[in-house]
Amino acid sequence: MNSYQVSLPLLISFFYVFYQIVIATATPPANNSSGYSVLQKHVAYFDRNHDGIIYPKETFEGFRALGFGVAASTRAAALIHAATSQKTRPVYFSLIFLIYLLIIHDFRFVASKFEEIFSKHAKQHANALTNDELKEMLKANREPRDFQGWVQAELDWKVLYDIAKDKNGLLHKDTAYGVYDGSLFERLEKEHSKIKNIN
Ligand code: HEM
Ligand SMILES: [Ca+2]
Repeated sequence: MNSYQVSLPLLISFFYVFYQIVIATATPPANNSSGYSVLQKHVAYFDRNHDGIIYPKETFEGFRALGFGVAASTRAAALIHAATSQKTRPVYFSLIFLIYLLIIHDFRFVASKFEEIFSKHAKQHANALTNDELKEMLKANREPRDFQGWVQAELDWKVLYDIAKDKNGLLHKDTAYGVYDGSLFERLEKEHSKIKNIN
């Protein structure tokens, strides 16, 4: 055995541990009072151990805490990590399937676009969407040829509608806003029973 074979994995391990420490101790940029941007808060709910990295297991646990069943939580964790991980990995050699809160900072929540969703598409009720109006909104906002974007947005908004609609089937603007800053998740976790047994 030559020494090169022994030392390369060792070197990689050291490098990786060093890198994890850098990521874990990096301070999130101060965008608002608590230091996280709006979309970071959306994702931070799922960072159960507050180390700045979302592991698939944590997403699974977050969904379970919201009341989703084991099958739905597994599916959601697999899908979300497969779709989001690549966009949030800070450097090429980061582990796949992890989501890094630090990078989510670069994802913009555009308040005017959010307002527009309701001002344009909430026709029957002020500041609240029916299921049909939601579908219209998603159709109207499709970017040509961005198929992954379509699927992603439809999934996100459908799940949001399912967990956040009121008893008349309306998705209210202020409730929907809560998904972006994570406050909706915290409220639902407390209520817990609302979406129990979705599988
Ligand atoms: C019940 C759970 C969840 C719901 C209802 C939800 C809902 C949403 C909605 C409605 C959007 C805006 C989509 C759009 O208008 O294009 C969004 C964006 C986003 N979500 Fe979630 N989400 C959930 C869980 C998660 C989890 C677990 C993660 C990651 C760990 C995540 C990461 C993101 C990211 C990074 C964006 C921004 C995407 C972009 O701008 O490309 N979400 N989510
Ligand atoms: Ca974590």
